[in-house]
Amino acid sequence: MAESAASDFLTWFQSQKGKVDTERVGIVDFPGQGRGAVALQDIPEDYTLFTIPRDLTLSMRTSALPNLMGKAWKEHGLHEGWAGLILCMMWEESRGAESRWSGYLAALPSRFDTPMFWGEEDLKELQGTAVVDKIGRDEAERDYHQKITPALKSRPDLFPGDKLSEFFSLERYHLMGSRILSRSFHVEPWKGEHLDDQDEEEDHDAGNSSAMDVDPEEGASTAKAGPTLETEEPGDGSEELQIEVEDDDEDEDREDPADVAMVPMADMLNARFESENAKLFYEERELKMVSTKPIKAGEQIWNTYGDPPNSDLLRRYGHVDLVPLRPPLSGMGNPGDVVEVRADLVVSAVSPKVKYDLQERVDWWLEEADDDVFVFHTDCALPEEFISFTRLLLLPKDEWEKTAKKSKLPKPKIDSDVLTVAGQVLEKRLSEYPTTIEDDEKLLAPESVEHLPLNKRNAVIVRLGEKRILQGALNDVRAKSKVMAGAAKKRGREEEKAGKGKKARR
Ligand SMILES: C[S@@+](CC[C@H](N)C(=O)[O-])C[C@H]1O[C@@H](n2cnc3c(N)ncnc32)[C@H](O)[C@@H]1O
Repeated sequence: MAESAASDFLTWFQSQKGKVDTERVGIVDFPGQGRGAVALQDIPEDYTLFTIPRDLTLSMRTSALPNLMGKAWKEHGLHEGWAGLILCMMWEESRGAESRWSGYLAALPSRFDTPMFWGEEDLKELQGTAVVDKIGRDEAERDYHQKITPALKSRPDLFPGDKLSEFFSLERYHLMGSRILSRSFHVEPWKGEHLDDQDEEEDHDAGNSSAMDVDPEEGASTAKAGPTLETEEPGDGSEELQIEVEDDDEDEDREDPADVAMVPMADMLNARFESENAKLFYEERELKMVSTKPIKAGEQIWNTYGDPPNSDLLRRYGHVDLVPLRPPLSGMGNPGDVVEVRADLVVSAVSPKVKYDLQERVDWWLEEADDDVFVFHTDCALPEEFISFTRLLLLPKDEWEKTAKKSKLPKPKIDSDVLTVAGQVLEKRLSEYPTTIEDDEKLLAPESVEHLPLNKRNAVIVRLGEKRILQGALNDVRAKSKVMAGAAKKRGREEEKAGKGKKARR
């Protein structure tokens, strides 16, 4: 962003009673990261960098639109999901300078590098990763046609015909959705008690923002950074056996869409794996960005987005993290990476080895454990649930019957049969990517990476991160199999020897 645009934004922010310590905090461009906040002087820990009045956050609670629409808001289903907040943002933007948030909306990005906006060719590069099925473009379009279009038609006084194509198009809908996905915070209403003397203290502090230190332990709560509502994540269907999970808890877990808020200024902070040095805290009347560590002059002020894997970073934010990996992995990548392995791959690997029907065990597992996908991490260990599920499928009939009666999942104990299945599953999973680890490493080598277009580079980083975990797990499985086979041989030899010895003595 040009310097003047950053200063226009800051001028707007301060005009709306946002407070920022401009002596210590600057907004600048970081190459490859867009804007971000920088420490202009050394900043101590627990220092308030800026403060946002609650009513300056933009949400379904603060925009006037839901009230203006009255009962129709719910009738159009705008109280559920993100459609309502997106409509608020489109409507606020359509009001131009009349909207309190015009200076904020004008400063938001208008293009994204997220796969939501990629063409077919780029999306192919993500084959095998967890990204493609989770983009949620179709679900968003369904909401647009089912909720937004009828709402627009029902109130031409609020959404005049001559503004529809400029401010309320499907394209603007996707853009606002992406702004929410990459910049919103979870901000609950204040539940603490209101104290009179706290009121006084706040009034006193209000004139001297740079002196406002905050103790996060006292009465303040953290606001969760980053995207708050997931796009619908479709369940996976197996090829042979149908594995469908009924997500009973989904409704209970789903957050109140009114808690999803755009928070001007707080969303100017970038994030990098385990680099957080500032955090947003909320109080009764305002949100505060507070340093959580001392920050040296010239350093970037980082928030956290929760250190998600690169697949999620790319999908939600349009970038990936590259920091040194930890053993057993090496090189650069995202230590928060994960790879998903569908349970149906385990079923397919076990199926030819056994004579019994696996479906009842699968159904029982889904009832008891509710996992149709196993998540492997960068420690490359077999997840306990994966081991337990594999053992369940391999149990002899009588043991399976006992297990089912006791309603107890098999203990996650590794044996050679589990390792054999795990090896086959990991090989199969690796083959779902169209390229090998070596192919990807060549593409990312210093001499070739600069010729890669950004989307392709990011896709290669995501899929390589996943493959490294699978390969690491496969190496571990093979090493363990070898040790177990060696130990079994040794045991066999010893038993044989002992047997012969006994015979000789006889
Ligand atoms: C909450 S906003 C942060 C402010 C943003 N950079 C801007 O210019 O408005 C999140 C966006 O910042 C960018 N971003 C944040 N952290 C980044 C990083 N470590 N590397 C590259 N881009 C990053 C991504 O484009 C992401 O969607």
